[in-house]
Amino acid sequence: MSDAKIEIRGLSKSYSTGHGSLLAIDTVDLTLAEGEFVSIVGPSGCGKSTLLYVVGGFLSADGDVLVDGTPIRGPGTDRGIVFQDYALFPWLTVRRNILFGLERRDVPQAERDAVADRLIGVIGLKGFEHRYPRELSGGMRQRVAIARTMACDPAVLLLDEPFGALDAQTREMMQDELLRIWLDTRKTVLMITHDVSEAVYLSNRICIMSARPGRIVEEFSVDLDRTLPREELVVSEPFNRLRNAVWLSVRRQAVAAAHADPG
Ligand SMILES: Nc1ncnc2c1ncn2[C@@H]1O[C@H](COP(=O)(O)OP(=O)(O)OP(=O)(O)O)[C@@H](O)[C@H]1O
Repeated sequence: MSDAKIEIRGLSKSYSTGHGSLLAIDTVDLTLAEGEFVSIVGPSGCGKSTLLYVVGGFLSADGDVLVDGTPIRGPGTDRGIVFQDYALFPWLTVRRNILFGLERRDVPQAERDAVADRLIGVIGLKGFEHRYPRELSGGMRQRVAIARTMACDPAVLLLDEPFGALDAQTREMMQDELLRIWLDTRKTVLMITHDVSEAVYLSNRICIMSARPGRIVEEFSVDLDRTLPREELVVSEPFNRLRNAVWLSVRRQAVAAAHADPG
């Protein structure tokens, strides 16, 4: 039996636009093993978000996406997604935002309270649980968005540039938090990022997407010593060697994108 958690087979997606059909991704094949953390890096507009939304079940496409060997048919509680722009419910408090998914399921109140208390602690927002999103900073909102996804305990996390809008310090704290959660739970993660260091720091594997139409053109395995503290790891020779190799690969695609026909 295969230990593939997610299998993406021959996935292509076209959008119809005012100028005809636009091929966003072209026959993408990608398999994520159970517990793997895979990042996708590529030039702007190459189809990364499109790929993630198809895997999330929010967009239909040609080809197959299988989770545990079964084709997906729309969004599901097995896949939790974190969007770039938080997408919190403005009329709900931090606590109610985090519990949103559980309230719609038949989860006993005591269990829900325990989940909320634990996650509010994990994201460092004790004392803020009854605040509304508008009363929080961007970093705090994104922590709530991640906690809301984690509350439902999905087997697969789909992350669309989850830290893209954060300041550098909060971003590092959130990366460390995500790494800790992943090391604890070994969820299968598919993350999109523009930040090469972030991809190297967090992933097992990095896939480079070509300029649109997006295809996976290169892959890098990441085999770094996760026991090292961040400050040692990020200045280590293996980290920097890999970061440079990934950066060069992305740059090649970005240059190709800059010269591509915009249609
Ligand atoms: N709903 C849509 N209708 C038409 N075209 C779309 C739609 N959504 C995306 N596109 C186009 O599809 C291509 C891929 O978009 P997508 O957002 O997936 O790229 P991306 O790699 O995530 O970009 P970025 O890194 O800038 O966020 C782009 O050319 C975009 O303009």
